[in-house]
Amino acid sequence: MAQFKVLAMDNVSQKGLEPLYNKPDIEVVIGSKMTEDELIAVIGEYDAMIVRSATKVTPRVLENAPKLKVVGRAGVGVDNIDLEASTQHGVLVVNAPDGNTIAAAEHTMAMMLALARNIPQAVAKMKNGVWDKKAFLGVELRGKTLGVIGLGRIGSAVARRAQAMEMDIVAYDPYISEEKAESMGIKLATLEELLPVADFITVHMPKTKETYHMLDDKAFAAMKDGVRVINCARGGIVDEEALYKYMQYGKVAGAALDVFEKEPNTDSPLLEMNSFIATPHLGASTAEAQINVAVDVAEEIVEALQGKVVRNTVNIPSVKPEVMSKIKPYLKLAEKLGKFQAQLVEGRVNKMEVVYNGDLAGEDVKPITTALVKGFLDPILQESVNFINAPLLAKNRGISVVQTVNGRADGYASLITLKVISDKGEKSLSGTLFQENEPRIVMVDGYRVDAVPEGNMLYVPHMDKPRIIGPVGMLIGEHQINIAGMQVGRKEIGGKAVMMLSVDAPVPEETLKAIAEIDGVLDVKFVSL
Ligand SMILES: NC(=O)c1ccc[n+]([C@@H]2O[C@H](COP(=O)([O-])OP(=O)(O)OC[C@H]3O[C@@H](n4cnc5c(N)ncnc54)[C@H](O)[C@@H]3O)[C@@H](O)[C@H]2O)c1
Ligand SMILES: O=C(O)CC[C@@H](O)C(=O)O
Repeated sequence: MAQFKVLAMDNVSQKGLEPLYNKPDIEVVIGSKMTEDELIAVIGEYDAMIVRSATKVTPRVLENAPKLKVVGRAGVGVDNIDLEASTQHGVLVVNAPDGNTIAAAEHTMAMMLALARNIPQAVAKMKNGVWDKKAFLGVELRGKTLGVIGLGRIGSAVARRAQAMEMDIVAYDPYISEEKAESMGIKLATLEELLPVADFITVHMPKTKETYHMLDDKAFAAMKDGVRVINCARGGIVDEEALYKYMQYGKVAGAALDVFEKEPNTDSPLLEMNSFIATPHLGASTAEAQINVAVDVAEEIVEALQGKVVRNTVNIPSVKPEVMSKIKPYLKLAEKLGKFQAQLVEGRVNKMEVVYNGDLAGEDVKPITTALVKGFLDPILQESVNFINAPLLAKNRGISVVQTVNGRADGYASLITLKVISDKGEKSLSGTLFQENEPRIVMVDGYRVDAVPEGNMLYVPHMDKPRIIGPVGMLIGEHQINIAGMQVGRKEIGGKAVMMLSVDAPVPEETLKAIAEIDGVLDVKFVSL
């Protein structure tokens, strides 16, 4: 009998599973579509599972999976896997972020060409027996400007292909260095600069708080008349209602969506518009990409089952158990510190400096630094960043990571300080563990605080004077948002101070603006951890 059993779900490419079939101690079972209860009934037998996006790896599934050691996502997005519950159950989650880059880039090019030459509409007419030569006057790509929003793996692969078609590329990606863009022969711009000059706009970022509805009413209003828009990234980056409105006006000459805010989607009003084309989330659906992602994930599962260091671990780093037991509590703190800083910092970041003080000085702190970098890149790159590639991704973005170890910890058993340096200045954040495993932020920009880095938080630097704390609380209360905790730190009476609030729900944009207008408030940042 094989030592390990692997359940492969969601029609994952069987050809790609060869690395598993080649191992005598591994048995692979191909599963068919199951409800959560059906999966719960069988998952107890398995050591590993492979999924695409259909199977949901929920906390209930994980609770009923005592043998499960690793879940592999054949693809990038891990939104169908509960990462927190996986970590709690000690289950490693791995993905395959590179295997479908070319497929998604080529699909984007196919969408752009189909839009430019009305190919789907012409095919539909011919199939209805109509030879209509007049209705489909297209446009050429040569000499047109392509606006690429998100210049990561897929965005840059699209840019390279569009350059070959003699398009001019203008890109918006606040997390890519000028040098990196220049090396690709691409001019970086702000979103405000890109929108009015682009003839075609294509988006290639993850769906985050920042990118959700990035192409909204205001953005469409700023675009060039006759623009054509493509989304082969994630549904929701393009506001579908606003797109519909601007297509009706005729300002948007055509749009192509591979992804929708709600999927599956066959009843969008957009589908009734002649200049709208769509595919059902096919970006990664090529034979090659499906084999690539299955091979990558199958190899990672073999590595994980053999107890080796795994390439693309999404939730916990793959390190030796004896090291892990010492540093594990700090990994959560480090990720939170990184994530917090990512939402505070402004401008193009060029350096992350991590300083370790106290007991940690004697440990192998490299995985903790990686966790900080991963946390920092997470709000920007989401599924693409993992414990293995985080340092390389930072380097590729022109961010240098420096780690220093120092004996003294100024009253704390151990202290981690993350300084982030950007072209707009420096931000510093320190954290520690209370009771050995409770993360706390204890210093922000040199001000002492004591805040639990969790959930929804507000960071409000202000002048130390009356009538600030009350009005901030009132404005939040007016939106029926409960304040769970508040901390104020100052260095001297009447000088600069900082306020950290934990709130029970996200604070709306208009409340943040109203807080920023209170006399004496210097800035306000909403942080989601
Ligand atoms: N349609 C499909 O089937 C399919 C297939 C693969 C990937 N995808 C999706 O495509 C997208 C891009 O994937 P990738 O592999 O290139 O990811 P990536 O992580 O390599 O690149 C994402 C880029 O977006 C940038 N970015 C983040 N926030 C931004 C913001 N606010 N404004 C502008 N840029 C921002 C990042 O700096 C990064 O360069 C992801 O959403 C991924 O899930 C879709
Ligand atoms: O597996 C798929 O088809 C989804 C592909 C893509 O959206 C991903 O996240 O990798």
